[in-house]
Amino acid sequence: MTGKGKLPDSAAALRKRAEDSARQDAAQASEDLLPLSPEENRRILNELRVHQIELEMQNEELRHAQSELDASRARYFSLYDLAPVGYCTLSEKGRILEANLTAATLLNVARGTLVGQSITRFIHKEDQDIHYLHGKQLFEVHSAILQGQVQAGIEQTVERQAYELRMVRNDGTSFWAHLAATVAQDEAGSPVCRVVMDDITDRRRMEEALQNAHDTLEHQVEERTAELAAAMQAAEKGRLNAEAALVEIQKLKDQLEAEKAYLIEEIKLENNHENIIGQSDGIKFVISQVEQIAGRETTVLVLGETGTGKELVVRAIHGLSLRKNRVLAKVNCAALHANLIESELFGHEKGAFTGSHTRRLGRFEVARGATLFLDEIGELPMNLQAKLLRVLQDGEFERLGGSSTIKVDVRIIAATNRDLEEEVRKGRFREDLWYRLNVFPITIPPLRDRMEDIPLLVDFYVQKISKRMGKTIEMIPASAMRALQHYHWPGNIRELENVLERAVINSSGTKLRLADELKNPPTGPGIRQKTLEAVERDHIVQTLERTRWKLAGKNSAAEILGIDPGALRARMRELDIRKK
Ligand SMILES: Nc1ncnc2c1ncn2[C@@H]1O[C@H](COP(=O)(O)OP(=O)(O)OP(=O)(O)O)[C@@H](O)[C@H]1O
Repeated sequence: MTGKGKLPDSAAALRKRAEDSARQDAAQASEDLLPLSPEENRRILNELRVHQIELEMQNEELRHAQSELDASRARYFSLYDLAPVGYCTLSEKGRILEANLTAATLLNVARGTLVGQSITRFIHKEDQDIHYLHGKQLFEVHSAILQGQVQAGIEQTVERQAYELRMVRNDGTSFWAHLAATVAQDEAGSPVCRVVMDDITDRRRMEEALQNAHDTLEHQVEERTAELAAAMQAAEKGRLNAEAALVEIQKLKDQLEAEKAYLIEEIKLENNHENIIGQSDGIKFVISQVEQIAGRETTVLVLGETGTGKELVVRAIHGLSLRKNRVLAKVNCAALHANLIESELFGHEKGAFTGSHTRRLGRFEVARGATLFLDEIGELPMNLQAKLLRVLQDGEFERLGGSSTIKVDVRIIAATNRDLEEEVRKGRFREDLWYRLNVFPITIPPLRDRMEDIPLLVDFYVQKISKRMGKTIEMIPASAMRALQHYHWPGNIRELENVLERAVINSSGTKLRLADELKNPPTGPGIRQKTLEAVERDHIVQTLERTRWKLAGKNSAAEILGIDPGALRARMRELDIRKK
């Protein structure tokens, strides 16, 4: 024994025993046997030593294996005991043969008292069937397989059943457990059931909470779906209502369109030159002039007393012109204060004068490419006459307060009840402008010079007015017609219209009854003849006094005289009529 280190005590004892035995054997041999040669002795001794060493080594390995086995068993038992799940072994009858510490802890019972008890004691009453059925099936299948395997020469098999049930602890409280059971055979060959037991209460709670949440959600979804369906139904109803409303709107729109077309037609009729009623030579000549000039681009000057139909003629010219689809812009030069006319005609820049907060286009710009009607042109202040002349000559002007020159293409039609030639002579109207405007004059004769037109005009207006008032006038007495034809009509057709309006109001039946006593100014030998201007002046003053100097509006002097309030003011200025 050299170089092998120190042997353990038991090995040393063995060797001693072997040496003693060898010595005895040698002593015996020396007595019994023939003496061996020294060489033979040495060989045998060596062999003995080798055997002895081999035995000692085998011995050592066995001891080592034994201690490893002990350690491994200890490890296994601690793993078995402290495993995170409970283990127990049951007999076929359900008796607990063995259990780890975790199982005992789960069931809240000392491990020692657990062994020998029936597992059913720890299973909730309502769930015992579950356990029984699984266990039964497990053993039956196991035995069936075992038989088959025995026949087939197979030695081992594993049948597994997994199920969940409520278990009851020693203290009566319960918990949800997941059981995984297998059947095996014990050392004696009897079938035993090995059960792995896990507390799944938390998982079950979560599942239950999840299920509840799911149920609540489903309930909510059902409720919302019902609400949505109701809302959709309401929306559908709303849509149908909206569609019905749309149809109604479309119907109204169509009706409005039709009414609009009708009104346009009416307006057209009202302003159509065909509505220039009259068969006198004077009016026929005016109509022929209108037709002759309308299609040209020439400037037109319409002359005539107040109320003779100058505006009617202007509209007829525009309506027959190439510009008929564009606007007919109008400026009444008498209706505005002299300061305002300039801005009205030419527009102004922002800040051009106090109060001009924004830029404003004048009528010349509005009428670009169209027609501009300058009514009462005789009232245009001198300084503006020059500016107007420039537009007529060059088509150019500047906005008030502006420096850039604006070019426009505008057709001018002017009208006045003044004798412009006379105004030029008196120095109140620029001669050059007069020439520019007087390219194509149309003079409308006063009504008193075309009395033959009166019956036609009376018929036309009585029908028109009575229709508007919802009355029916079928008869115009000859006396009334005579009176109308013998009146001198200073307010011309506008005055005639007013007289007829009052007559229609005054008529209760179908017969026209004049409301006014139509009085002509006295004429004849011995009576000093007044000038027309003096007659007009008297008439205006009388009317003003009758209306208490009410110039505009209902029952005003302008209304009675049948002229524009602006024209009345202008005429008052000319005739120097002032309230005393
Ligand atoms: N020939 C006519 N046929 C039918 N109605 C006419 C005729 N002439 C004029 N009228 C009517 O008389 C009224 C006055 O006409 P209009 O305004 O055209 O006259 P005016 O000469 O421009 O008047 P003013 O000089 O006061 O501005 C209008 O209602 C117009 O329709």
